[in-house]
Amino acid sequence: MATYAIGDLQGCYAEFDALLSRLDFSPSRDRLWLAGDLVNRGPGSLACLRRVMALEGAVETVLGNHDLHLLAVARGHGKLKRNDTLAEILAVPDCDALMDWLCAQPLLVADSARNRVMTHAGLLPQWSLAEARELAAEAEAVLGGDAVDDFLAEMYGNRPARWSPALEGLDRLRSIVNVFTRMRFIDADGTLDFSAKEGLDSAPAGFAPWFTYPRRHPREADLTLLFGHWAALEGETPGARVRAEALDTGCVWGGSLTALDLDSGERIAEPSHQMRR
Ligand SMILES: Nc1ncnc2c1ncn2[C@@H]1O[C@H](COP(=O)(O)OP(=O)(O)OP(=O)(O)OP(=O)(O)OC[C@H]2O[C@@H](n3cnc4c(N)ncnc43)[C@H](O)[C@@H]2O)[C@@H](O)[C@H]1O
Repeated sequence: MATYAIGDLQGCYAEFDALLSRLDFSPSRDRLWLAGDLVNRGPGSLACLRRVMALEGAVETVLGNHDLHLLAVARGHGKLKRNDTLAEILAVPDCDALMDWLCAQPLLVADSARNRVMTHAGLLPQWSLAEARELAAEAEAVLGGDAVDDFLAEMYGNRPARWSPALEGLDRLRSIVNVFTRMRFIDADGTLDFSAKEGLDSAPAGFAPWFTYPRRHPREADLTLLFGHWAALEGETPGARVRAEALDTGCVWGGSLTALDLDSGERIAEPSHQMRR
């Protein structure tokens, strides 16, 4: 049995299919962790969603910002943007069932025995793993419950940019979800920047990648943090002061789709079938 972690599919179905073939992936034998953003920007979002759903039992995925954007649009709380490739999903007769499945996906997946955790964007250095699990569960309960529309209607936004345990209501939920799905550069107090999304040289003054700050919880120093979201890192985590594995190698931008073998540490990459953008 092998367990692989793969970064953002973003509708790159042909590459996903080719990568699973190269891995000789068997759902009855192997396991898959997906770092979220199954959909958007690539040409095969619907196929990605259906394939992942069909692998249920062998796959664990977390929600990414593009998955949440799809949910919000599908439920009438957001609008498609110029480069979105989500229309095919919105048009299928079972769209509601697909969205119900998406709503039930977690923001955080952990393997306590092997001391590893996966979220789409990362883990705030100020949060202990126990706290992160509680906060993820708090937001997941809303996404999977009767108040999902109240949240999705107010989901978009960059404020509050800094998490505080004193936050309440929709601001609290937005802050939790923004950390789990949109974080890249933060300052020493854990304030998120939402303006820079390219390489490390795009860091605003006073901000650095979240994984370059030591964790406030020294007993969790051995924790491995798996994340996607940040294509410009090209799978690297320069200056990391935590054990971090960047999984998004920018397939949708013309890079590659990468599977990390969680036992051997080997990376297997399927080059993008699209031109580099
Ligand atoms: N609460 C909320 N508030 C607001 N919006 C919310 C939200 N929740 C969900 N959303 C949604 O989130 C989206 C915005 O997310 P953002 O994270 O703000 O922006 P993005 O450009 O869509 O980033 P993406 O997720 O595609 O990241 P990637 O690293 O691949 O790409 C980033 C950049 O890296 C570049 N890049 C890729 N590979 C590179 C490389 N090798 N070198 C340099 N740059 C590279 C690309 O060209 C690209 O410009 C919107 O759809 C929005 O609706």
